[in-house]
Amino acid sequence: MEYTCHSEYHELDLVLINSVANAFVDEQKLKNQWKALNYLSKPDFQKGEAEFNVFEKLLQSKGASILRQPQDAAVSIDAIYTRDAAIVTNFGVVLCRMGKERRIPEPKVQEVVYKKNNVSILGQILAPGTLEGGDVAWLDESTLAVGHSYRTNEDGIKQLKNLLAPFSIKVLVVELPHYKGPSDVFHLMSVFSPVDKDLAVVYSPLLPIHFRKELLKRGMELLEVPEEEFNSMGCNVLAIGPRHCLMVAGNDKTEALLRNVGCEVHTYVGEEISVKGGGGPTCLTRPIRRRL
Ligand SMILES: NC(=O)NCCC[C@H](N)C(=O)O
Repeated sequence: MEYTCHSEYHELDLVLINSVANAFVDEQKLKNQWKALNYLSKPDFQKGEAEFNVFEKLLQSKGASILRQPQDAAVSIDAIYTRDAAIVTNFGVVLCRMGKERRIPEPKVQEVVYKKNNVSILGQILAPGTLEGGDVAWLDESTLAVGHSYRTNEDGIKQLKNLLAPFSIKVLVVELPHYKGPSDVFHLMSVFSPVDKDLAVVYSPLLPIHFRKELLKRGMELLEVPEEEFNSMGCNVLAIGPRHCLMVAGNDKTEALLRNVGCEVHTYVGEEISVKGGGGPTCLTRPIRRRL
């Protein structure tokens, strides 16, 4: 069996998650933090746990192994969104430096998990650089798209390029728009979710023209998320295999678009763990390895 880290859609083999129990910890932590972290409203701990259990079972349905982030007092409830603290490559993990200040302790917690599980580390983004995993997506084995956003700055991108330079990886910078400004969460993967070699879910009103053209040039079919499903995370779709998708329930039009092109779609209720904190299934997971 061959594996790759350079894919967003091959069969998921190993993934890092952080449970509600470990990230939200209890009602009190949620009460103390949700407003300052810009959540839409306070997630309910118990409902969140139930949602996460369903989500985790779906993740495992293709046989993926799970690594778990331990509880750590230094991190906030945002640590449930494991994708953002690291980037994976075939040459090792790049630990991020978070653009959202309250998330800065997260990569250190993940580093311990990677070391304990023999996942090698390629490097780390250092200040003044910032880079978050939600801004980074593989387009093919040798092309990594990186959103330049309020979370990912020029220095962070430069450091990532330097780390990848010895391996002939092309880093394609995608200039993201201001949208709702620095306090909002807006990553590349807020508007782009690849679900197969030649298929992606996109929200074109916020997709930079040159990037949209690049996707089309590559022969990608683009499924357009309708405006009314953007805030409910319709554009954030996780592939656990080619055309095998996990998404937040309630995005019926996007779900129908996916089914129409032959995707198998599983949904989870994600009010507490996704919608309120602005993090869909790609944000709740840090895929580490996929099966070719
Ligand atoms: N990759 C993602 O889009 N992650 C979502 C992170 C949501 C979290 N509340 C944050 O503001 O960072």
